[in-house]
Amino acid sequence: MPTFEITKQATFDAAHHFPNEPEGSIYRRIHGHSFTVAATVRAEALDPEHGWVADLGALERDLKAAAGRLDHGMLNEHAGLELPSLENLCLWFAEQLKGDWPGLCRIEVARPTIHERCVLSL
Ligand SMILES: Nc1nc2c(c(=O)[nH]1)N=C([C@H](O)[C@H](O)COP(=O)(O)OP(=O)(O)OP(=O)(O)O)CN2
Ligand SMILES: [Zn+2]
Repeated sequence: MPTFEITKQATFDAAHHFPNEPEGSIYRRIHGHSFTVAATVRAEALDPEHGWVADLGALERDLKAAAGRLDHGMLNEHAGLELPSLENLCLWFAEQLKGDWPGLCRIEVARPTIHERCVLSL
C-alpha cells in the first residue's frame, strides 16, 4: 500500500551533561549544542477536504512548542532527560507529540554542526 510521509523540522539550542560518565570525561562537564528535531507523520490516504496528510502548519506549531520547552535550557532538568542523549531526546519528543499525532512514525534528533543524529522509528 503506498503511503505518504510528511516531515517538519525545528531547531533548539540547549546545554546538557552526562552525570554517569567517568571523572575527567568531557561529557560529564556542562556543555551545549545546537540541535534539530524532525517529526514525520504517515498516512495511507489524504484528507479529502484538504488534499493533504495533515496541515504542516499544525505540525510545525506542535513541534516548535515542544522544542521551545527545551530551548536555551538545561536538558537534564526535564523528566526523561536525566541522561540527555540523542536517543532519549527522540523518546522525549515522541512522548510530547504522540497524543495529538497518531500517525507519528519517525523522530530524528541531530546535532548538524558535529554530524551526529539519531532516528527513532515508531
Ligand atoms: N550514542 C550517543 N553517544 C553520545 C551522545 C549521544 O547523544 N548518543 N552524546 C554525546 C555528547 O553529547 C557529546 O557532547 C557529543 O559531542 P562529541 O561527539 O564528542 O562532539 P564534540 O564536538 O563535543 O567533540 P569533538 O571531540 O570535537 O568531536 C557523546 N556520545
Ligand atoms: Zn553533548
